[in-house]
Amino acid sequence: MYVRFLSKVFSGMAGPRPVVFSGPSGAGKSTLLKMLIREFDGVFGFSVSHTTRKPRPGEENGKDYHYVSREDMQTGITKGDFIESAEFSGNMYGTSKAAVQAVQAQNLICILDIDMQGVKSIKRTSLNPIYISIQPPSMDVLEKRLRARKTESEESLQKRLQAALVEVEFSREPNQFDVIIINDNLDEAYEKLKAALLQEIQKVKNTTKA
Ligand SMILES: Nc1nc2c(ncn2[C@@H]2O[C@H](COP(=O)(O)OP(=O)(O)O)[C@@H](O)[C@H]2O)c(=O)[nH]1
Ligand SMILES: Nc1ncnc2c1ncn2[C@@H]1O[C@H](COP(=O)(O)OP(=O)(O)O)[C@@H](O)[C@H]1O
Repeated sequence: MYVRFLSKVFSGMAGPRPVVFSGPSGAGKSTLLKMLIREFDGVFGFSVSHTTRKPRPGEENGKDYHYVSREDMQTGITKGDFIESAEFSGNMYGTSKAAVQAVQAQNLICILDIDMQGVKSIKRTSLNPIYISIQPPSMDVLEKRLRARKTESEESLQKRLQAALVEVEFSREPNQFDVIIINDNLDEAYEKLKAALLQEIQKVKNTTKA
């Protein structure tokens, strides 16, 4: 009885392991994580980052990102509101403590979509996530997808392609990621992603049932 109580307290405190998605801009992280959140409603929750970049058409403040000024972001960082933050392609991005806590308070699997600097920072914390790298089948395909997305200026696109080279290199370093998924065919990539997360998904489902 006491053991059961303790294990409940412990599991309540620890909660399910978060999942980090990383990889080049345009690799398909948002597409895949949105599919997961849609299919497994009540299992996953998205850590809404802060960013100084402008919202794209269709993006919602507070849902895709918290859109803030550089000044407000700096103030938050100085105050210690962020678990990690980074400069990417001329804009600031960061994961606030509140963003992760909001998801974990609901006992959901917290999904973080962060660049490689974020991955390195998170590795120095006690978050203990599963690290998943989403990679494009080639740089050519990546460029085509980014262009087809029509969200970037030529300058921003070039910056992202430059950063992508480094992101690809990073994913090839041994032991940086638990799982590497090449997003060639979307449905196949999604199946691989689900298979990699099946155990964690089951844990959350079991806890919810209890
Ligand atoms: N370190 C860090 N990177 C982030 C965060 N939020 C988003 N990013 C990364 O910033 C990069 C640019 O994101 P975004 O402007 O949404 O462009 P997209 O990836 O091309 O859709 C991506 O690599 C994201 O993973 C964050 O809170 N921290
Ligand atoms: N497997 C795929 N095949 C073709 N297009 C894809 C595939 N995966 C994603 N896309 C498209 O590529 C673009 C980049 O994907 P996105 O999810 O925005 O990437 P990221 O979040 O990693 O920057 C989007 O327009 C998306 O619809």
